[in-house]
Amino acid sequence: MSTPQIVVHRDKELMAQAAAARLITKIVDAQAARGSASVVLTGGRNGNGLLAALAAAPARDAVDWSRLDLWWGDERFLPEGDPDRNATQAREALLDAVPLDPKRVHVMPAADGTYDDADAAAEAYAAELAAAARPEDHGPVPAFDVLLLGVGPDTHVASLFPELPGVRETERAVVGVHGAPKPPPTRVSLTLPAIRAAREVWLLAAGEDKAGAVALALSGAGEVQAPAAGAYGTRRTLWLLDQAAAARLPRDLYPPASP
Ligand SMILES: O=C1O[C@H](COP(=O)(O)O)[C@@H](O)[C@H](O)[C@H]1O
Repeated sequence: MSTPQIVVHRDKELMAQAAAARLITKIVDAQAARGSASVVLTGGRNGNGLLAALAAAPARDAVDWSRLDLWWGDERFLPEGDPDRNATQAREALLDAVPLDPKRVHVMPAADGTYDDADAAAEAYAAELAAAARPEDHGPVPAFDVLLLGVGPDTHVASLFPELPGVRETERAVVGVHGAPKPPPTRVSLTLPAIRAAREVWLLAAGEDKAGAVALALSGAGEVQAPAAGAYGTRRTLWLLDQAAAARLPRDLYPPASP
C-alpha cells in the first residue's frame, strides 16, 4: 500500500493538461524500461478530460501507441457504440486519433447478446485479464503501470459504489454491478483487489461537487462507505485535484507549495 500524495491544480483544465503530461511521461518511461506499457482508463468527466488533453498535447507523439495495452476500470453494460459507454467516450476523446494496436485495446464486453448479463461479462473480462497476467505479476491481473480513476461525488470509483456488494468483493477481479445509484444501473467493474494490483493509481477529481467526497476519502473513512479510500497502488497513489475539489481537505494534508 502506498500513502496518498496530493497535487492540487488551479482549475480542471490545468489539472487535465498536467495529468496528460504526466501520463505521457509515464508511458514513455515504461516503454523504455519494459518494451510496452499498460494503462487502465476510467470513464467520467475528469477521465475524458484527461484523454482530450492528451489528444491535444504535441508530446503525444512521443508515445509508441502500438506498444500500449489499454484496459478499463469499469463500463456501463450497454450495447456497443452506445454514447454512454466509457469506451465510446474514450474513443471520441482520444483513441480514434492515435495508432493503437486493436489487439491491445481491451474493452469490457457490451450488452450485445454475447453474454447473458453483467455477471457473465465480468467473468469473461476477468479471464482476459488473467490471460494477460505474467508470472511476475503474482496475481490474476497484470501489474498495470497506471490505473486511472475518476472520483464520484458519492466517493465511488470505477463502478464500486458505497455499501453495494462490489466494494466488499475480496476474491474476484471483476464483478457485475446491479442497482448502481448513478445511471445506468447495470455495470461491470474491477474490484478493489484488482485496482490495488496496479503500480500506480491516479485518482482524478475536479469541481466543488467533489469536495465532500475527496475530504471524506482522504480523512480516514472506510472503503465500504467511501470506495475511493480503498484505491491505492503498490508503488504510488496520486490524487490529482483542482482547487474546488480540494476545498474541504484539511490544509495540512498537502504541501504548502500547492496553491
Ligand atoms: O459513472 C462513472 O462515474 C465515475 C466518476 O465520473 P465523474 O463524471 O463524476 O468524474 C467514473 O470514474 C466511472 O468510470 C464512470 O463509469
